[in-house]
Amino acid sequence: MTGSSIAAMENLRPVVLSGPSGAGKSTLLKKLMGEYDNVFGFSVSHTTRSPRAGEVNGKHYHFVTRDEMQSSIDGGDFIESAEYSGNLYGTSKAAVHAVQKNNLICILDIDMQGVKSIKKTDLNPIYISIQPPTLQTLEKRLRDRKTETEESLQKRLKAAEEEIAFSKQPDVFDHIVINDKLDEAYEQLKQALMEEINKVKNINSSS
Ligand SMILES: Nc1ncnc2c1ncn2[C@@H]1O[C@H](COP(=O)(O)OP(=O)(O)OP(=O)(O)O)[C@@H](O)[C@H]1O
Ligand SMILES: Nc1nc2c(ncn2[C@@H]2O[C@H](COP(=O)(O)O)[C@@H](O)[C@H]2O)c(=O)[nH]1
Repeated sequence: MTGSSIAAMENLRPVVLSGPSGAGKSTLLKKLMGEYDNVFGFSVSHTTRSPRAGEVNGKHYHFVTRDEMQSSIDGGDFIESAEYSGNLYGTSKAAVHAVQKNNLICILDIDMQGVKSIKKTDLNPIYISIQPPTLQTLEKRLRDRKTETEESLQKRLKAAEEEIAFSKQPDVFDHIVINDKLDEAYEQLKQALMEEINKVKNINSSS
């Protein structure tokens, strides 16, 4: 590894993906990580919500109790944390470090409160908002996903209205991707990330 390639790695900017629950962040992320092996690493958040079918502890989230999470937050282990739809979510320093130490582009999937908190840090990510074409489409996607009770669905839809309004504020997001047709949204996401993807390709080709 040359000195210049090490320097290049240090310049890899993390990526924040945000937007309403059900907009398609995880779907787009899965596609991205599937196409670009060894380029991106997911920052595994902590949450107090229960795992959904198919979710793996330590891969999709670190599933913890509220007491465990609160004491880690109080102990200064988190870059940001937020209460969302009745549960705690947060990005630990260790989660981001685990990705960055492997010289991968670190991806954070966080809500708007997390975006506001990250803006106060020196992480310097690229901020990308994933938005649904309409609230009606969002509701249909969330209902079809069958992960929510009626109560949590309503909480998520209410939060979605705030997330949509937040994304329209100037200078919050570097890119806004409307996830209507998945393939088109994916192409837009890739374009937004191409500079960082190319940095990793350059690092790999010079090492
Ligand atoms: N472009 C699309 N067209 C149709 N359905 C889609 C599209 N994108 C995602 N979906 C579907 O919508 C649902 C919500 O997507 P996904 O779980 O990726 O959202 P999310 O933003 O990650 O939500 P959350 O924040 O709750 O984790 C999923 O069932 C997914 O298969
Ligand atoms: N502020 C944070 N928000 C997070 C984090 N991890 C996930 N999220 C956001 O929570 C909602 C709901 O997620 P779900 O998996 O229960 O559907 C969604 O908007 C995520 O982006 C986090 O570490 N910090």
